[in-house]
Amino acid sequence: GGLAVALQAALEETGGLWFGWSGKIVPGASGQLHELDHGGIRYATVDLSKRDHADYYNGFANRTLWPLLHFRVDLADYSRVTYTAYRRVNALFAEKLAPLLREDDIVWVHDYHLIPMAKLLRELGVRCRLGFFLHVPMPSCDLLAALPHHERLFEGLSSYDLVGFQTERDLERFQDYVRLFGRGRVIEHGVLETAKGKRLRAGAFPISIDTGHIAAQAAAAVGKASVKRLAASLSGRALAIGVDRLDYSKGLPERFRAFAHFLKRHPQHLGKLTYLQIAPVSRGEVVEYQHLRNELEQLAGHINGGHAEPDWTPVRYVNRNYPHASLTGFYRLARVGLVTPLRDGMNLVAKEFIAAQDPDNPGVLVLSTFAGAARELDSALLVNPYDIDGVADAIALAMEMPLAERRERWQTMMTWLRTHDITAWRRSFLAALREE
Ligand SMILES: O=P(O)(O)OC[C@H]1O[C@H](O[C@H]2O[C@H](CO)[C@@H](O)[C@H](O)[C@H]2O)[C@H](O)[C@@H](O)[C@@H]1O
Ligand SMILES: O=c1ccn([C@@H]2O[C@H](COP(=O)(O)OP(=O)(O)O)[C@@H](O)[C@H]2O)c(=O)[nH]1
Repeated sequence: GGLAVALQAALEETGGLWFGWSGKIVPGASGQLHELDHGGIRYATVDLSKRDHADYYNGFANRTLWPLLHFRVDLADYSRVTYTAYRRVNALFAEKLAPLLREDDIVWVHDYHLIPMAKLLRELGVRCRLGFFLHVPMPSCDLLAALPHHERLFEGLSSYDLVGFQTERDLERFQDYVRLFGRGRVIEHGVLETAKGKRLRAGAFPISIDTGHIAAQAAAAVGKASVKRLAASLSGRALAIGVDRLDYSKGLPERFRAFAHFLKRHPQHLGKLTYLQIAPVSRGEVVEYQHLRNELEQLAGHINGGHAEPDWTPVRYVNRNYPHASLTGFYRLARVGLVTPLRDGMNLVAKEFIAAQDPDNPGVLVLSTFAGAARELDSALLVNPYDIDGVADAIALAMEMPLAERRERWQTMMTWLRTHDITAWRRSFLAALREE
C-alpha cells in the first residue's frame, strides 16, 4: 500500500536497506536470509517457520497486541507461548539485521510487531540512530496495564531515539503511560526521561497519502472498464462506498446497521442510494476475524432481504481486494464515503476518498471521530460510530447536502492534504530522527 510506496521513495532518494519478513512461511526453521539489490535499494528479508508465523504474527502481534492497541482488551488473547515467540522472532530479526548496519545509518522501525528491536540492536552493539513509528493507536495506560509483562514490552520503546505516533492524543497517552506506569518523567511535551535516566523524544507525525498521484489516478480512472461498469450498474442512483480490511476495528457491523437505520428513518431515499462495501478478507486464520465475516454475511443478507426491490439491491458486499487504479475511480463515483472505524490509527482510505473526488462535484465523507484522520479532516461529517441513528442521519445529510457546501468542505480538506502528503510525513519524521 501507500506506506510501502513512501518508504521505497525514501530509500530511492538516499539509497539504503529494506529489512523485514520475506512473506514466506517455510516448513523448517525461521531465519533463512534473502538478499537482493534492485533500483539502488538493498533488500534483506527473512523467512518464518509455520510455528513462528502462527505464534508471533497471527498470535502475539495480531491476537494480543492488535486488539489491545485498539482498546479491545475483551478480545486480547494472552499466552506465554505467543509472547515468547514474539521475543524470539524479534531477537532473530535483530541478529540478522545488526551485521548489515553501518555506523552512519539511520534505522526506522515500523509498527507494533517490532517494538523490542531497538533494545535488541543496542545489546548487539548497534550505535546508529533508531526511530520507531506506531501505525496503530496508543490506548489509555490503564488498558495497556492489562497486558502481562507490559512494563518490559513498553520499556523497550525507550531504547529508540525517537518514537512517533499518528496523533497528539496518542502521544499524550504514551506520555501518561511513561509517567504513571514507567515511573519516568515528561521533561517537556515530547521529551521524556525513563526511570533509569534514559532520554528519548516522542512526537505526533500523522501519516498521509500521495495526494497528487491519487487525484490524477482518480481522474484517469473514469475511463477504466471496471469503473465504467460500476457507474452503469447504478442506473442513475447515488453510491455510498466503504473500503476496509475485514477487521473488527473498522466498525463494519455498526455501519451496516446504521445503513439499515438510514433506510428506515429516511424512506424518501429508498431506492436512491446503493451502498458498496469492499472488505477484503484479512487475517483469515484468526478466529475473531472468522466470526466477524459470518456476522457481516448475515447482516448484508438481512438488510437486502428486508429492503431490496427487483431492480435495486441496497447493499453490495464484496470480499475482493481491488488495486488503487480501480478504487480511486470508485471513490470518485461516490456521493458518500463511509469511514466509521471504532478505532483506527489513521485510516488512509478517508484521505484517499477526499483526494479522489471531482472538484466540480465532490462527494461527502462521513468520518468516525475515532479515526486518527478525524484530527485533520474536520470538515467531514464527523460521527460517533456507536451512535447508529447519528450515522444514519449523517448519511441522509450527505445525500441532501447542497453542492456549494460539498465544495467548500472538500476544498478545505484537499488543500490540507496537498501540503500534508506522504512525502511531507516521512521527511518530517526523518528530519526529527536525524536531530541530535
Ligand atoms: O497486513 P496486515 O498485518 O493484515 O495489516 C494491515 C495493515 O495494518 C496496519 O495499518 C495501520 O497503518 C495505517 C498506515 O499508517 C493506518 O492508517 C491504519 O490506521 C493502521 O491500521 C499496519 O500498519 C500495516 O503495516 C498493515 O499492512
Ligand atoms: O481492496 C482494497 C482495500 C484496501 N486497499 C488499501 O489498503 C489501505 C488501507 O489502509 P488504512 O489506513 O485505511 O487501513 P489499514 O488496513 O492499514 O488498517 C488503503 O491504502 C487502501 O486503499 C486496497 O488497496 N485495496
